[in-house]
Amino acid sequence: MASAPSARPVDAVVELSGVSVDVEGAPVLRDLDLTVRRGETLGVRGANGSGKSTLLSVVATLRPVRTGTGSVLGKSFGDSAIHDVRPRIALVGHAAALYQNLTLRENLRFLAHLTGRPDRAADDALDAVGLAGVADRTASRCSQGMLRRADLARVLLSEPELLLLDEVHSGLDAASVGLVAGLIDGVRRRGGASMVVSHDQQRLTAETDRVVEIVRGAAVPERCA
Ligand SMILES: Nc1ncnc2c1ncn2[C@@H]1O[C@H](COP(=O)(O)OP(=O)(O)OP(=O)(O)O)[C@@H](O)[C@H]1O
Repeated sequence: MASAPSARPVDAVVELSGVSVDVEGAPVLRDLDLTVRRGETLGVRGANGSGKSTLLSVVATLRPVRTGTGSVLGKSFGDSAIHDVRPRIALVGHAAALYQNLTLRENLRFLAHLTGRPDRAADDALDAVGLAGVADRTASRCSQGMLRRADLARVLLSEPELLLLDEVHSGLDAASVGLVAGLIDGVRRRGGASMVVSHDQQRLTAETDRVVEIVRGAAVPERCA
């Protein structure tokens, strides 16, 4: 007897079904369905306040859902071990996730130690994003662009299976934009997936396979590959 087809795509990195999320008691995401598969780069756009960052924080397992079901990297939201997937996810948000009173090198080496990598890997990541010359500068004394690059070095170092980029293009020079494209490509080649939130339609068109727009809390398909 032929086995019944699986209801869940086996290659789904992110799968959300009927997900509703409140922020501070107010509904933001409503009955949202979304699937992101291995090797895929999904663009996410939408008006200010529509819920794009909220969506990324849900996918990063940082915010609970009120109703609906979902899984990230094979772990369901209802599973008590859902947080185990966090080391496999990199979220690059509006502000760099760095300790302000440590140097860039100390920041990256700290992350390297946490993830069982040698100091050399941290130094190499800083080198790859063009920060070798300022590696010993305290984060609080770095420009916004340098901090953003250091955040990208953090992604290079951690080699995530799921990369979540929240408006990372703003304020980046051309070389840094190239770095972002390289990171997305690296994740794709490793069989992972990326979600890219941006207001820059050109960048979304250039760097993603398809785009959804967040409208009234739901994900509306906009462009397919
Ligand atoms: N800490 C908070 N307290 C209360 N409301 C919040 C908080 N963070 C976000 N919100 C609200 O949640 C909604 C969604 O915000 P979110 O940051 O996800 O939107 P966004 O689409 O990423 O916006 P933008 O394009 O402006 O970055 C907004 O109405 C916002 O006011």
